[in-house]
Amino acid sequence: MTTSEAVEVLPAPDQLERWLRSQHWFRGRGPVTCERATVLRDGDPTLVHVVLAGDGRRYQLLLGLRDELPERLVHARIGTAGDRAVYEAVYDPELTAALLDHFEESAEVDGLRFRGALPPRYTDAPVGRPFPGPQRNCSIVYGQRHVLKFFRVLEPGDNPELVLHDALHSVGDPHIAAPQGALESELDGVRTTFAVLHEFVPLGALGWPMATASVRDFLAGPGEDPQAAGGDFAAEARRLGLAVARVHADLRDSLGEQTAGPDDEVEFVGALHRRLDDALAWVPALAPFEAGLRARYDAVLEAGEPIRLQRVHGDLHLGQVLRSPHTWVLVDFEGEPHGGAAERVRPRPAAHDVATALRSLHYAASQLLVGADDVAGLLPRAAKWLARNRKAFCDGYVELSPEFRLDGALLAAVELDRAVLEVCHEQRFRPEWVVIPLSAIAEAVTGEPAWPV
Ligand SMILES: Nc1ncnc2c1ncn2[C@@H]1O[C@H](COP(=O)(O)OP(=O)(O)O)[C@@H](O)[C@H]1O
Ligand SMILES: O=P(O)(O)O[C@H]1O[C@H](CO)[C@@H](O[C@H]2O[C@H](CO)[C@@H](O)[C@H](O)[C@H]2O)[C@H](O)[C@H]1O
Repeated sequence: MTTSEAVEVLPAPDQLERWLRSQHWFRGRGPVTCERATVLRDGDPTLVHVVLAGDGRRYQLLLGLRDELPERLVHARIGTAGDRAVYEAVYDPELTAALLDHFEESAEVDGLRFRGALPPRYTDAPVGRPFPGPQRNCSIVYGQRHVLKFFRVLEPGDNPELVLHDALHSVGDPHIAAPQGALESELDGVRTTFAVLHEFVPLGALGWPMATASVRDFLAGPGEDPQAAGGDFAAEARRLGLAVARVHADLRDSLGEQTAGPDDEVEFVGALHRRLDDALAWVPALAPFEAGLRARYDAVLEAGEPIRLQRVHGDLHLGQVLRSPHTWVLVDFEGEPHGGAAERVRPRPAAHDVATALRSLHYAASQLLVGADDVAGLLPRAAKWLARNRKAFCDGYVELSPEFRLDGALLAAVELDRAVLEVCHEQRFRPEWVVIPLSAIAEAVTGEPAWPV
């Protein structure tokens, strides 16, 4: 598309930049340029796929254009191109329908390939609406049938979300949403995943609200035994452990595993230390725990246990697991979010996902303590909830993977590494929650319950 053609479909530069800077996923600071704009549906409304470049990153947008913007789309307005209104296309069911049509037809438009494996369409076409909850990318939900997720930030190559879903699907893993297609194109001459299409998991409940409702129920009641509380979560935690172990085994079967050599082990532990260096520079509250953390990292090398490496989920927490009526389903396999594209595809110990899931149970147990009046009274019971659910998750995991070392130096170190990353994440986005991962680090290092009372 020539510059003059792009001008006809893009909002004025100042309008576009103002809108971009109001988006939580946009991290660019310098000027933004349009790398390509592809008309996916002509007429009124028009659908345009846009790749923008700025500050060394690529962003993907879906724009709608209309001669007149109806009231119901005013909230999605970005600006104007000529005398047409430009808005976010995901809010317009006429345009989201056009995307699904492209998948059904396995269309290719100017190098954008809609690779679809959709079941035959029912008589009623599902309406595509933006996913309402918090998210990093941009997902469109089609009725109770499909989820189409556009990655906001594009990086050249196959996205792990696609690679891991395809691998797990190929061995019949029951704990994923079945892959139904992908939008691909070339970026820097490399085949790149722009979007993934998955089966919608109907009637799914997210793990985070389930677990935190259980904690709330236990803490609100008079009892001292989480097992006796009505909202006990332990059976679910055990099933989740089983599901994660199955996903790990299926990833080993489909994509292989390897034993880390001595150099890899040194590098692995070195990376833990480097992340701590960065975190210490950013969060001084970590300083009292530095020596203890480093000792636990070095214990991995001293233990001399072989480290097996494989592809893992990478960011497994209770907000990434959906309880369907049948089983737990893991979503969002984009990989370790802290770091670049290379970090996301790096084989890791299975302990990585076990550690992040255990950290998430600690978060669930602790979040009601933040700002609570009666921390001293709540703390021992939150600890009981955590101990029970941690054990249940681990029991489930080792039931399927009995060789996994729950008491090894590796799991302890990886859990602490995740907590260090969490401290940085919270410091930046939710400072009042820093206390959650910090208390876990303090307790691991000092051996004492460490919530500030
Ligand atoms: N296949 C699916 N079926 C039903 N809901 C889903 C599915 N995939 C994702 N979700 C829901 O969408 C939310 C966001 O999905 P996710 O892949 O984590 O997107 P993001 O990367 O934008 O955060 C999830 O927390 C989950 O509630
Ligand atoms: O946005 P993502 O889902 O990729 O994950 C990032 O944000 C998460 C939420 O802030 C963050 O998770 C942390 O908080 C969760 C509770 O909100 C808790 O369950 C997780 O254990 C904890 O790590 C995640 O670390 C970050 O990568």
